[in-house]
Amino acid sequence: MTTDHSARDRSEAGMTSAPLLRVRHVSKNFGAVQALVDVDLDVHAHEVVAIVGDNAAGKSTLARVISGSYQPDGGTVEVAGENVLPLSTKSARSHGIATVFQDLALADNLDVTANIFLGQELPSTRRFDHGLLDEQRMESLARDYLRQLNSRIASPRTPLSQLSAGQRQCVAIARTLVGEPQIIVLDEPTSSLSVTQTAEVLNHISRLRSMGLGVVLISHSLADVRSVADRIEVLRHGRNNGSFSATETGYEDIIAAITGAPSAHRIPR
Ligand SMILES: Nc1ncnc2c1ncn2[C@@H]1O[C@H](COP(=O)(O)OP(=O)(O)OP(=O)(O)O)[C@@H](O)[C@H]1O
Repeated sequence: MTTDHSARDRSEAGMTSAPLLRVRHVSKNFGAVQALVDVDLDVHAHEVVAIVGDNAAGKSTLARVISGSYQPDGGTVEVAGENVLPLSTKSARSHGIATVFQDLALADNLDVTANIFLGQELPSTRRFDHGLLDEQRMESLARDYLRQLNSRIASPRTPLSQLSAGQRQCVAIARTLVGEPQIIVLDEPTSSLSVTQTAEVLNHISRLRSMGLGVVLISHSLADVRSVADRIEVLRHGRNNGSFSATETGYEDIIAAITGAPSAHRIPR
């Protein structure tokens, strides 16, 4: 992972590249409910793409299709040009897609390192350590992940129970880094955080971008997405309803797309 141009820089310099994640014509029905209809999404390396929309617009369903929890009824999902469907949550990881869902799935009785490696522990490679874990290596990697994310967590051995909600979000994000992913999907990472905690988590998201990852950010907060995202994709009634530059678009245009009013600043597909 290298520090390179952010998508904001690339866009300003007129540079383009093939998307890391390419979703095309994805549909998903739940009985008579059309949760996603013909949805497209591109995410590049070094890019944060926010998915916004009203309640029931299809944001979480799209996140779940990308993360392998839902099978789409139609369409394609490609990572680095390779078709990855059908996806399971396990195969998504092996294709470099890692997701942080809203429940975080952390264990309060464990410390930060144990949470980061929960279910993906590193076994010891020492000769007579059969069945033991490589605690030193896991702690050292956990420390690295926290540093890369610019975390303010004092130690990788801090018990989870001592962390704020924002720091817990950081642990959940750090956990996605274990498999060296290419794409991170974050479902409402700031939804229940204070202003200070939100700023910390937005900083972690910026760090993911500077590490070269592609980030899909599902959010209800236009302030958050405008401060951290490169592009904003609006879903409305399960369909694409506008693609906006986060730096050049005002609230009114994005709200118009969310609510269905016409707008002058959409990026043509
Ligand atoms: N497992 C499911 N079974 C049946 N219907 C579902 C299921 N998941 C989502 N839906 C429906 O699909 C539509 C899109 O839901 P989704 O949760 O993706 O929207 P959302 O944009 O994430 O909304 P919110 O912001 O309220 O979380 C809704 O009508 C929802 O009721």
